[in-house]
Amino acid sequence: MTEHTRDDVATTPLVVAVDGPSGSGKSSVSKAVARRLGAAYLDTGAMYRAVAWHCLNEGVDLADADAVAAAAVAMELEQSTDPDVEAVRVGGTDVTEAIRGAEVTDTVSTVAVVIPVREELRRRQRETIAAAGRMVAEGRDITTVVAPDAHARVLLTASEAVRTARRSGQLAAAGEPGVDAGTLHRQVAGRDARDATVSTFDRPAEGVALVDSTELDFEQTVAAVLAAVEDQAGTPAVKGGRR
Ligand SMILES: Nc1ncnc2c1ncn2[C@@H]1O[C@H](COP(=O)(O)OP(=O)(O)OP(=O)(O)O)[C@@H](O)[C@H]1O
Ligand SMILES: Nc1ccn([C@H]2C[C@H](O)[C@@H](COP(=O)(O)O)O2)c(=O)n1
Repeated sequence: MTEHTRDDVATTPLVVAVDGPSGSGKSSVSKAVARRLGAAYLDTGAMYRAVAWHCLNEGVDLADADAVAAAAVAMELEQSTDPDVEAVRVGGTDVTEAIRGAEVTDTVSTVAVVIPVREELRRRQRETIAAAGRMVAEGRDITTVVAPDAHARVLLTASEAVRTARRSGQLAAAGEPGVDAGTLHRQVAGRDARDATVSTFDRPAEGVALVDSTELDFEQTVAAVLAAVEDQAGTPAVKGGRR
């Protein structure tokens, strides 16, 4: 792959859209790709998680779709788009860690399937992408709905068994072991099944490159996504990238 210095390309607009199921590596791989491309990074899953946290914090009835939608519209959200800084604030409260907790993870799909919530977050996502100029945005509907005209679009997948094993390793590394493999598998598959009722991320839409990381390690996966970006957008990887 051709390598250029960051200054060669830092001002060239570039939108990279990445979708995939839970545990496919979207966030970790997209952050690494953003660094290499000198681009900003948008974690759209964190936005849905922020809505779920906000509803739980405000005591919104999650069964009341109108109330959930109103909470999403009213939510004051600040989110880092630096791939090296994970920071999410709702109404001034730092929720960076709280949105990764079990309570939010268990309820996020309930808010993510409310169509007006999706419309509100998609509006914000498009604004953020347009303002950034160079950005890697990842989620479930970025390649298909949020940014179907992105310069490069990638669907990142891995087998369900590998995704479950990676999630298990991630929990253990975070000091949160204890969920048995069967339960974890049911959680991952269950969330994907609910999320799939409103987005298509089990197969690539036309023009979307498929990267299956089942047999790839992390660096190989990053390289495969960068190759797909170069192939579609003609954009070279940035030597050294942003740190
Ligand atoms: N190709 C790979 N090889 C090995 N491990 C990987 C690979 N890709 C990602 N991982 C690891 O798998 C775990 C899950 O990745 P990540 O959190 O990026 O997935 P995700 O798709 O964003 O998940 P979710 O949508 O549930 O938030 C992380 O620990 C990450 O480092
Ligand atoms: N564009 C998106 C992004 C995320 N979601 C849903 C799917 C998940 O249940 C939840 C959290 O996402 P994660 O942090 O696990 O990537 O948000 C969605 O529907 N559309």
